[in-house]
Amino acid sequence: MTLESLPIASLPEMAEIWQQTLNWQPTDQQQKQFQQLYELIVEGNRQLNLTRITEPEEFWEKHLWDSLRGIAPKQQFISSLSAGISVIDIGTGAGFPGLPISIIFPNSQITLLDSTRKKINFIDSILSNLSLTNTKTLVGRAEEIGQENKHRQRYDLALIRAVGTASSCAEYSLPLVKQGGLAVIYRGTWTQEESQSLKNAANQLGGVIELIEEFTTPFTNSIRHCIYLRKVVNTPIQFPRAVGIPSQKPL
Ligand SMILES: C[S@@+](CC[C@H](N)C(=O)[O-])C[C@H]1O[C@@H](n2cnc3c(N)ncnc32)[C@H](O)[C@@H]1O
Repeated sequence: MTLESLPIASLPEMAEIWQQTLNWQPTDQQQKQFQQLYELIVEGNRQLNLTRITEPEEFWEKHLWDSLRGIAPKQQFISSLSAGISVIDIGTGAGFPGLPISIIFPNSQITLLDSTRKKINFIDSILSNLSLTNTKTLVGRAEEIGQENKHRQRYDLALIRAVGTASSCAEYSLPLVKQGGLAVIYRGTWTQEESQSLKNAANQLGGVIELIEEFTTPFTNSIRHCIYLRKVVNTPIQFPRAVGIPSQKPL
């Protein structure tokens, strides 16, 4: 059996972990889509250097589980995602956390944004292979997209994983979120100092830290954090700043 034909998503122990950790189980159709997504990513990785996570268990834990775990503590968001809201995944790379969310929430409108055209071209092929009609892609820099009328303050939920410091992630994400909406920053480790600088950054961007959640991953017991920023007032027009400034001079 080749690696990519391993039915990782449908093993019985995976179903148990979904149930225990997220109180939820994928349908057969969603499991099939997870499996297909895995195969397509392993295949795509042969030509494009998309992700270093290609071993089946690692893929399941770090891409599938981790992507969905980020939205789990927000019950009200799960309900609204099920009913249908607008979501943007900023710096989606090979499609995480956005793609697993597209699969689980067909009623929500998902936008996958990345500055690298080759990654977005690859995601476009995944979307057509998986028939994910609720999802579209966008090539661009978050600093520029956040200043476009079409996108600024238009999303109920913004997700951002592994795109920079917490303060730059706040500057990329909060301008895109509607008042009352939420930005979720996915992180590995987290420190008190980061909380302080993120609090200052969020405050300038019209957001507040609503929750910082620490959890461990189910296979490797790695520590993860998700930071939930609520957008409370409109973001001042000077944010996001010009391309490169949020990362070079974090708020
Ligand atoms: C380390 S990868 C993370 C990919 C994915 N979110 C994940 O966690 O697997 C960072 C991605 O963010 C994109 N990126 C970095 N800065 C960006 C920006 N300012 N605007 C849009 N995309 C950006 C890069 O092209 C890259 O694909």
